[in-house]
Amino acid sequence: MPAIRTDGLTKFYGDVRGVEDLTLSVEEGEVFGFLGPNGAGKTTTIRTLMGFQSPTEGSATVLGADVTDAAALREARARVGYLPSEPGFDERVTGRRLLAYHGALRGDSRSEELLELFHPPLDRPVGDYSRGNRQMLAIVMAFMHDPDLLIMDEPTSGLDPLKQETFLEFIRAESDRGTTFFFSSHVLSEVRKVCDRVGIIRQGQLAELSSVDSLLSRSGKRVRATVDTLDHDAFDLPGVHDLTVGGGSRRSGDGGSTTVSFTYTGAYEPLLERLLEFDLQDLAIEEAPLEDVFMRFYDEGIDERVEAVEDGRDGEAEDA
Ligand SMILES: Nc1ncnc2c1ncn2[C@@H]1O[C@H](COP(=O)(O)OP(=O)(O)OP(=O)(O)O)[C@@H](O)[C@H]1O
Repeated sequence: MPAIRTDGLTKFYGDVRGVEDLTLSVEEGEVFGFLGPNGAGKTTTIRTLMGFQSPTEGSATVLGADVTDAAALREARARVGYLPSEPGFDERVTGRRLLAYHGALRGDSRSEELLELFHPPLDRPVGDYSRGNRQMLAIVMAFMHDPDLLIMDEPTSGLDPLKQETFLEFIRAESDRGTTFFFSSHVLSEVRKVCDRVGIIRQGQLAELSSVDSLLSRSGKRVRATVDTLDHDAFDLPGVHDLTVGGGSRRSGDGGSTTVSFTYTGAYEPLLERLLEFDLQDLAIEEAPLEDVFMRFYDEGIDERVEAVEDGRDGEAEDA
């Protein structure tokens, strides 16, 4: 049984599309990253999975419980940890009291251990907390009952880089224990570090569902070569993208050497054959950054909206 399953999940707010026809499943033990531009529908999906709002159409289950079945979902949620995008607390209460209250309601087998990793100032009212301290408190609350599944909305937002790293290491360790994660993110480096699979959502609809490894292999290689001379079209090969020559212009260098950089998604042989036609002074071929792949998805969304406006279909363009 998948930890999360959605089937045609759709949520409209009146006429505004939150998410539409989302079908995916997250297997037990998987770390699943849910990505997409602002307004794409990530929070809508997460809030629907948590049962805070009902789907307009379609269905979803969390640990086997139908999200519209309040009793079943309540039971399942005992094994779910939830980290909202903006944790809301009673601002006058101290962190320590909030943890005690939360622990009494949901169980507390891990807060001591968690507070060694994430240490908000427990004896101050939460209203005085910094953004990062609020987030750390919310992390402790999400994990303290040792849930089997974590549903998290941009979990590292507000954390400083060291704490972000601590959190990612913690996710990896939890994942090794078999915990399942479903979380939204804009931080591609963290997705790359911890996720097994990603879903990319754009304008409410699933644009991509694949393993991080497969996304990376499709993202191709970054190639950077320094050669003696260069014809204008020397690297107009199939599979060459984002070509820059000699620091951005397509003109060759003036008698010295020229550096050419591009992303390459084609077969190796034609590229190597072409490179060997030159007096190669330097060559670096490395994995393209995951950012490049995501930017393509994000940019396509922008293109579609621009086309919609140009076609006079701007009424259909979503608030993204
Ligand atoms: N309560 C609401 N009432 C009306 N429209 C809403 C509501 N919540 C979200 N929306 C709309 O639904 C769409 C999806 O929003 P959502 O918050 O799910 O996006 P998101 O992917 O989480 O964005 P972000 O990355 O900015 O957090 C947007 O067009 C948004 O304006």
